Amino acid sequence: MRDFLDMPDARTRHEQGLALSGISLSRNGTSLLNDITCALPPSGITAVMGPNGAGKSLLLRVAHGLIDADQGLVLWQGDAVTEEARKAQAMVFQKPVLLRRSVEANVDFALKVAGIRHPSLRDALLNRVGLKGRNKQPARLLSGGEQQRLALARALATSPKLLFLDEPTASLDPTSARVIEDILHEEREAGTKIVLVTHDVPQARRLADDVLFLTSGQLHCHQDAASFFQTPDSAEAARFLAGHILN
Ligand SMILES: Nc1ncnc2c1ncn2[C@@H]1O[C@H](COP(=O)(O)OP(=O)(O)OP(=O)(O)O)[C@@H](O)[C@H]1O
Repeated sequence: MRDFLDMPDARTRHEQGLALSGISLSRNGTSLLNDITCALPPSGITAVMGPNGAGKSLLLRVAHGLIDADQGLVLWQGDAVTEEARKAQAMVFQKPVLLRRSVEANVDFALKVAGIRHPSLRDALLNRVGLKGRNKQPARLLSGGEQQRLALARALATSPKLLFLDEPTASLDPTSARVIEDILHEEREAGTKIVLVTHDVPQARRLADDVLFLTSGQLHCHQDAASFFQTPDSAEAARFLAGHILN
């Protein structure tokens, strides 16, 4: 799995997406990520799949710079990810991280951090995630699905070039999940690179352009989505797609 090292030199940095090289992470003597190397396409949606405990969330956190790997490199457009580069990234967590303030204050805060003061932009974002007219409501009183949509609005407030999402629809009803999927489609079309952890095979089929498949901290395959769902390169992935429990 050395596709990162096979990148043609002729590629410009801008054409390079997110690359992980030899990422390893251990805790208390247990290997949680084991020598993961891959080059994600610069555009489109990469789905990260695998059973519980495979290391999907950890990999996302390492890729976004929230956790330092023990070994390995994370590169974005050919360079190590600096604080400046990270400002062009955003992450939506499985459990929404929100301020204990109003709905609009949550988006305003994200816009302010991005140096944008634009109430009409905030309202457009709330409208886009289906929270129009909920501006003054305390964010903590939103339902789980509404909170997740607000978290997405906050992430989009910075117009990220690279958007990480960790199971953003895991506990949502089909309508809320659909709102989020539609936005991810739109963002993809607008050129945002998206890396999405999902357990949901039908969702990955609907959204993914390519798939990373992990078990036990090991990357088993990285394939374009069409071939992954038809003929996965790894026996573990085939078993996962067939609904078998993986140890
Ligand atoms: N800080 C930590 N210290 C020790 N072990 C950890 C730590 N964080 C995660 N782990 C372990 O690493 C493994 C991978 O965790 P991770 O959350 O990345 O899995 P996942 O693939 O996202 O799983 P799920 O699908 O259940 O969300 C798990 O066994 C978890 O218990």
